Amino acid sequence: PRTSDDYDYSNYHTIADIYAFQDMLVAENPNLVSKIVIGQSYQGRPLNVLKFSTGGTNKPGIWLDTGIHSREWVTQASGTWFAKKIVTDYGRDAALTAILDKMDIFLEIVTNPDGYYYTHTSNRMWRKTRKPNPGSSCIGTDPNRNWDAGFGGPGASDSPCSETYRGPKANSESEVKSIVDFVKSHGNLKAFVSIHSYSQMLLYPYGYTRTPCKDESELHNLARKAITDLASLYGTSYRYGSIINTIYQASGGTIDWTYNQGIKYSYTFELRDTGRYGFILPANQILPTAKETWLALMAIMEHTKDN
Ligand SMILES: O=C(NO)N[C@@H](Cc1ccccc1)C(=O)O
Ligand SMILES: [Zn+2]
Repeated sequence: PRTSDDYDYSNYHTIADIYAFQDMLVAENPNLVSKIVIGQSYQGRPLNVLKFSTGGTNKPGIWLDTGIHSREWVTQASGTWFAKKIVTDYGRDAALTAILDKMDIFLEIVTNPDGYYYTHTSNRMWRKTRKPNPGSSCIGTDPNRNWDAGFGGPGASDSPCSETYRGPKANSESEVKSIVDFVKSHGNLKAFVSIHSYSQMLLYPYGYTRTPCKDESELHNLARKAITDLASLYGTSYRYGSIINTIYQASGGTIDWTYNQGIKYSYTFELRDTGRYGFILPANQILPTAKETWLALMAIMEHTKDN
């Protein structure tokens, strides 16, 4: 595609296509979009983050990531659509314009590039990173168990051959450590949303403990509002609640760490579907999924802006 207008948002794309899209979007919107490389993957691929900003210095920020689990293809596809939606709506939609006038948005679309490349070339069902594990023939660490939040506790595996292998130590994966370093250096993130598929859930901390997080009631009420907005488009129904109560116990998870860093509005989405297609969601559901999810994200971003 010559421009981001004729990029095919209703299909799944290679990592090369998505990286080219990112550069196109920056080139077309130099006053709103920039690309930050926060690090590189194990195999040396750049970890690209799109920054959407109307200027200023160190404004409060909102972080969105998709594709940390590489096989969850509807999330990277939705992230690509979110990027285009932001540049399209700024200056046209009052709510989005108000958000960007006050806050910056950071969007990492291909959060696990080595894994994503591997799902295209070798194994469509690959989830983890692609870093080898010394002493094992099994490759990769689960990037949603590698964070320093209840690390190594129940809800992760210490076997390199497990899909939920936590890694040799917290932040052992560069794909995780790069975000940790970005969060710490930015220091002013107010919301952190990590997007997965599938199950149709909106989850908040904690996954590693049954102890309710201190903001549980606010996060629960905001989740209810977000999934109500989501359902208003096509009637898609979501469950919501804390990770441990709603899905299962999981240690070393992304948003447990970001919440403990003080980022109150920390959420994980599990997008469509509920298991009929699972990770292999037909491409004709990309746009409906992206559009309904955007309504929930807008609810979270608006609440963040106003609180
Ligand atoms: O893989 C998926 N979803 O895609 N399931 C998530 C569930 C989850 C969500 C948030 C925190 C911890 C755990 C997982 O990593 O097991
Ligand atoms: Zn996942």
